[in-house]
This record gives sequence, structure tokens and C-alpha cells, in this order.
Amino acid sequence: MLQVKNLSGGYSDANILKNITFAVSRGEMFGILGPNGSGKSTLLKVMSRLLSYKDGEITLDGRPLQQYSSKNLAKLMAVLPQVTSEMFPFTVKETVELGRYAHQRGLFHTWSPKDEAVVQEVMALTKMKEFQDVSLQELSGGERQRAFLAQALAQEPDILLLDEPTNHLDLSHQKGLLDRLRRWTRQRGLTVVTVFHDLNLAGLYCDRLLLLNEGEVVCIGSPEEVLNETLIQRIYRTALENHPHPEVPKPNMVLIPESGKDDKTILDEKYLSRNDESVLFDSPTPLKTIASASGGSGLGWKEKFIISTGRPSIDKGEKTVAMQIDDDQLYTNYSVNHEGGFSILFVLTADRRLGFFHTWLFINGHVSENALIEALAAALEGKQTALKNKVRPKETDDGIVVAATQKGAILPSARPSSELGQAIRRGLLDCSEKLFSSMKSGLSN
Ligand SMILES: Nc1ncnc2c1ncn2[C@@H]1O[C@H](COP(=O)(O)OP(=O)(O)OP(=O)(O)O)[C@@H](O)[C@H]1O
Repeated sequence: MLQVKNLSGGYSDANILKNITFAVSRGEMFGILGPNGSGKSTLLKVMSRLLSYKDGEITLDGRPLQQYSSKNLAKLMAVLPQVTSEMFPFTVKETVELGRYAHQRGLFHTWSPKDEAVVQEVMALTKMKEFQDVSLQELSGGERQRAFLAQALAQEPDILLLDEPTNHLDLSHQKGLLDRLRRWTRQRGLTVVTVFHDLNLAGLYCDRLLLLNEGEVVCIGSPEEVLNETLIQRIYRTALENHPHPEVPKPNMVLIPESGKDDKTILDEKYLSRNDESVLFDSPTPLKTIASASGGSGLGWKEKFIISTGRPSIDKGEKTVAMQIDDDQLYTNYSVNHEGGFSILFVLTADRRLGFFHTWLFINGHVSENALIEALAAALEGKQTALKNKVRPKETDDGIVVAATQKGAILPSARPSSELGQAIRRGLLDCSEKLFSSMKSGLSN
């Protein structure tokens, strides 16, 4: 529908945009990303003919953009510019009505019942009806943004160009607007080209993304292709990680603050307290944790890890992982294993019949999401090996924790061949051996 070919130019002589080529299909939601000053708004202005260009070509439905009269172009294309805090002397309804200009007929631009109906509809859609007689000057930034969006929608365009449409909008209005735009692309064939600053919103809602840098196209593709951790780090020159969205298969870039990684806390036995009936590890810092337990299972940031005989009478808050041992006595053993650059605190706890064999691993290091899962697999495997020759009840209910400080050495993998994977298997075997001998002596006492 919209084709941009070898486009170069910008403001007067400045070559802001450099040889840009891409095409947008009908019904597509297409996002433009890039750091500040990379040329996103300039590109949108050129595409909406607010700005001329030096070289290249833009065609709409196969026809060069310059060949459209302003009125015909306005029937096909509407633009929501970056809304500034400038004051406008119109009411909301007057502002929205301006969007109908291209559709009005005759010398006197007669206002038709259809014009009125469309204006009412778009004001309702953008939840601006109640503000229709209010002056733009008296609106908040988000309300003003919605008034201009209503104006653009009143044009009933085939293609909508938006410059940071969610700027000024609160979360519910961001979601409302983007859900609606996407629905219209699907149901009405509306084409949306929109500039985004928020990479995650762009990834969630757009079919394809274009990443600009210094006026050049760096990458065009699906959100998964463009929101690539290494690429985004390089272009935005900042530390971030991709932690895919928990509910939908979309990338999710998170910023990594500088301060978090400087903390020198090392997890060791001083945070561990034990008696005959309970074991508590009270971490001085939240730990990235994967756990299978009677309380606090799953993936999350945890601080307290508890095992108790009988029902644990503890506050199973969101930050706690709780396990149980159905016996009046528990046996526990720990060891701290230092490896090159990282260390692991192992804590193993069992009852005398080995009906429960709870395994805790606290890693002083920064593990990737993959490594956390692999570490869990390594711990399970190490545990199976350690228990190979042991007689156990038929029904067992073992809990397991792998938790990491996310500080210090970067540990990208815990596969069997990796340093972390081997350290886990080895450490677990050693610690289990010591636990079993302490149990023997405990039983014989
Ligand atoms: N009116 C103007 N006259 C001359 N140069 C301009 C003008 N507006 C912007 N520029 C320059 O053009 C370049 C691209 O600006 P543009 O506004 O397109 O960037 P952007 O990617 O939209 O940035 P942002 O994320 O900050 O909104 C910048 O170097 C900017 O300084």
C-alpha cells in the first residue's frame, strides 16, 4: 500500500534520512523505532508530506505521493503529530470537526449528518465526548492527545501515521488505544504506521518494526528479529536484557540499572539457621529463584527459604519459599563450594526415612534464564545420582530451589559441559555424602 524507496533528505540541506527503503501492506501495524534524533519524526513528516525530500520516491497505492491533491490525500491518510504543550484556542469538538474537512462537499463545505455522526463516533471511541465543549487549553496532556487522535480518526483514513501516540497516555488509555488500533487493522484493513519510544509496546502490538539509527535503516522485521538484545544494546548504547513476555510470545526488553550489580554480598552459611525442627535461609538480598515447594513455587525473586517439620507456621509471603518435612526430626547439611569466579552454597535437608530430600542451591553469580533452568536440571540429576543406592518410600515429596544473587560472575549456562553444570553435580554429590553420614550417626545416637 505504502512504498518508500531510496528516500533521502530532511530539513533544508541537512541529509537527516539516508537511503531509506521499506513497504507497508494494507492492514499492517508497522512500528518505527530508534534512539533520540535518529530521524523517526522526520520520516513520518516526509511520509505525510509535511516535509519534502531530496531523493527517492514515496508511493501510495502505486501512485507517487506528490500526485495526490491535499484533499484526496487527507481522505486516505491522517496524521497524529507529536503533541506538544502548545495552546490551541479550539474546543475539543471544533478540533475533531477539522478532521472532516476533506470529506465536506460543495463550495461552502456543508456539514452533513454523516460528518456529525463520524465526529460523535470518534469522540466516543476516544472517550472525549464529555470534553467536547472544553477548550484544548484546559485539557491535560493525555486528553489533548486523545482529542487529536479523534481528529485523525474523523478523517476516516485508510492509513494512519502516528508519532508516539501513547505519549501522555496512562496505562489504561495506552492499552485501550493500541488494542483498538490493532483491531481496526484486522477488522477494517486500516494501515497504521507509528513511531514508538517504548520498545515493548512496539513489540507487543506491531506486526513489523523498522529500527532507525542516524537516519539509516538498521533492521526491518518481526518484533523478535528487531528486538534482539545485542542489536538493541548496540543501537541504544545501554544495558538491557530480553526477558520474553510472561503471557504472550513477544520480546520484552528490561533495563538493567547500574547500581544493582555493584553489591558485594556473598551468600554463605552465616545466613543459614537450623535446629531440630526447622531450617531457615534468610537472604540479605532478593534472589532470582526457581523453586518447586509446598509454598512459593515457580519463578520469582525470593528472600526467605524455610523447611519445617509438620506444617510450616510461617508467613508464606510472596518472598518466601516454604517446604515441609513430615517427621519430628530433620537432618541437614550444607557446604560452600568455591569455583573460579563464583561460589555455590548447597543446603540439603531430609527426614530419617528419606521421604523428603529437599535440595537448595544458592549461587553467587549472575545466571541467565537458560542457565537457571539448566541449573535446576543439573541439580535434579545430581540428586538422583546421590540417591541412587538409597531405599526410599514409594511416595516422596522433594522440594528444590535454585536461587542466584544475579551479581558478580556472568554464568550463561549450566549445561553438563559448563563450569556451573559440573560444579552443581559435583557439589551435590559431596554434600549428599556428608548428609548421609551425619544421618547414620544421628540415627545411631
Ligand atoms: N525543524 C528542524 N530543523 C532542522 N533540524 C531538525 C528539525 N527537527 C529535527 N531536526 C533534526 O533532525 C534530526 C532527526 O530528528 P527527529 O525529530 O526526526 O528525530 P526522532 O528520531 O524523532 O527523535 P526523538 O526520539 O527525540 O523524537 C535530529 O538531529 C534533529 O536535531
